[in-house]
Amino acid sequence: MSDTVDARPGPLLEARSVERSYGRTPALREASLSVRAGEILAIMGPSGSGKSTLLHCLAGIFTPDAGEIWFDGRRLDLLNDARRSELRRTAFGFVFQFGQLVPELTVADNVALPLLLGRVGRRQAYPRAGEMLRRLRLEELGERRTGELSGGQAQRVAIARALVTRPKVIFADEPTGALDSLAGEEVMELLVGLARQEGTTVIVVTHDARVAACADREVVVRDGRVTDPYAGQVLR
Ligand SMILES: Nc1ncnc2c1ncn2[C@@H]1O[C@H](COP(=O)(O)OP(=O)(O)OP(=O)(O)O)[C@@H](O)[C@H]1O
Repeated sequence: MSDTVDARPGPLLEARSVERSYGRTPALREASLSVRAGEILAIMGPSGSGKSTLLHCLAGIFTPDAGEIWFDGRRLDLLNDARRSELRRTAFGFVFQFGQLVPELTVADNVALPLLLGRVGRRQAYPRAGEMLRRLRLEELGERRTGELSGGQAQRVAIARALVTRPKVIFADEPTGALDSLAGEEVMELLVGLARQEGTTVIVVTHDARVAACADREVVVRDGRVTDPYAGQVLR
């Protein structure tokens, strides 16, 4: 295979030799990873191996102690807090294990919220939220408060909220971890199906081999190190 020309697009997001510790506990050691535009990548590995820390570094939530994070040709780790927050709001979407919706607000409000925070007017934000809810088969639930939803419904709302701004990358940390297997499968099918339609890159941390099977590729984190054959190998 070494003499074949690699015609796939270059990396959209990369970690290069990233180190990160919590006090004296090292969580990442020279972790390198390369994700292409439109790729759906599963990050697997034992509990405590550094998966969530890696995801947080890639998303610009944590800054690495050493190493580099590159996003779309720019050093993400060198941006100041305000620029990183703006990038997270405009280019990234997040889905966590427990939806992290605002329970007092309705489903429609929760999905419109990222648009409203991005200064999209209500008259545009709510129809866009409604369209996303329709695509996630949630249109009947728009007026419900999110505190009244089942776990699977709440995760579908979290996906709608993550996708409504049309981000380049979705970061998902154990998105099915709190669901039974049927609800988990439905959530992953919807997330992956919509991401493929939109060309969205997805990075999903999971313990679940069935979730990883929905991805294009998986990498394993062990003891803060990543096995990624593509890391650092793609020429710009
Ligand atoms: N806030 C923190 N303070 C101190 N140590 C932490 C903190 N968060 C994580 N760690 C440690 O860093 C290491 C990596 O943790 P991380 O949460 O990234 O692993 P993980 O692979 O996502 O684990 P899990 O699958 O159990 O969620 C572990 O040794 C963990 O104990």
